[in-house]
Amino acid sequence: MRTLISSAFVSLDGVVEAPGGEPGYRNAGWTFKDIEFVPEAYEIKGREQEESTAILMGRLSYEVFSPVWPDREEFAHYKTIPKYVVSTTLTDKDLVSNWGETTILRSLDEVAALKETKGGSIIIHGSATLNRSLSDAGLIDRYHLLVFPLLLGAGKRLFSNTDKDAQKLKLVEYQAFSNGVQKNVFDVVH
Ligand SMILES: NC(=O)C1=CN([C@@H]2O[C@H](COP(=O)(O)OP(=O)(O)OC[C@H]3O[C@@H](n4cnc5c(N)ncnc54)[C@H](OP(=O)(O)O)[C@@H]3O)[C@@H](O)[C@H]2O)C=CC1
Ligand SMILES: Nc1nc(O)c(N)c(N[C@@H]2O[C@H](COP(=O)(O)O)[C@@H](O)[C@H]2O)n1
Repeated sequence: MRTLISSAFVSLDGVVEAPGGEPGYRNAGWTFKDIEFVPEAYEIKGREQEESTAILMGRLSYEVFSPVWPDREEFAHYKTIPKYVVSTTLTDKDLVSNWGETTILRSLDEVAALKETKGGSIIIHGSATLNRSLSDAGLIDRYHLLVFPLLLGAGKRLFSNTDKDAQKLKLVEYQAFSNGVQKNVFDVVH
């Protein structure tokens, strides 16, 4: 089965919304505002890109990434691998034409079926709403979390507040950086 990796910048209180400065959120840009830039903290971003063989996104994250990432040199590998967008509303004509092969999935069952196909790891960035439902459905296998030393309060969260059994995680890689950011890589114990 293919491994599904959830990668996110996250505040200590679990918020993932608007890390890069999207307008309309009071703390937008929290990954770089008042946090010193430490290049080593982002090493995992390059590694996860090289190791991924497909990207999965929620529809709203697709609408954030697709106008920008196809032309960004730093995301060149992502341009070459298949992309999957989960949406009940998107149609093929809404997809951008310069980002390579993109498939719309209509449900979590279709994500589960994708995981059963041949291939390597699949990465999902942000996509808060989709992440929460994937996690609750037991479909995420690994987390790459860069945890920022911030309490952001309001905002979309990576994890749901569903009343459910505990999910155990195994810490497989970690590092703390001089700016207070912590890298935590967890395998989900299925
Ligand atoms: N911290 C980080 O590292 C990153 C954070 N982000 C942040 O994430 C946020 C985007 O996430 P969010 O707004 O939650 O949106 P998502 O990207 O999760 O997209 C939500 C949409 O995806 C579709 N979808 C989600 N779950 C399902 C499902 N189970 N079945 C069918 N369709 C589904 C729906 O589309 P439809 O309505 O078409 O049915 C839904 O409206 C932004 O605020 C962005 O800043 C983004 C990237 C990185
Ligand atoms: N989870 C995650 N991993 C990366 O490698 C990223 N570059 C991002 N970026 C976040 O997604 C939004 C748009 O990205 P760029 O600004 O184009 O990098 C934005 O919110 C970024 O913080 N996310």
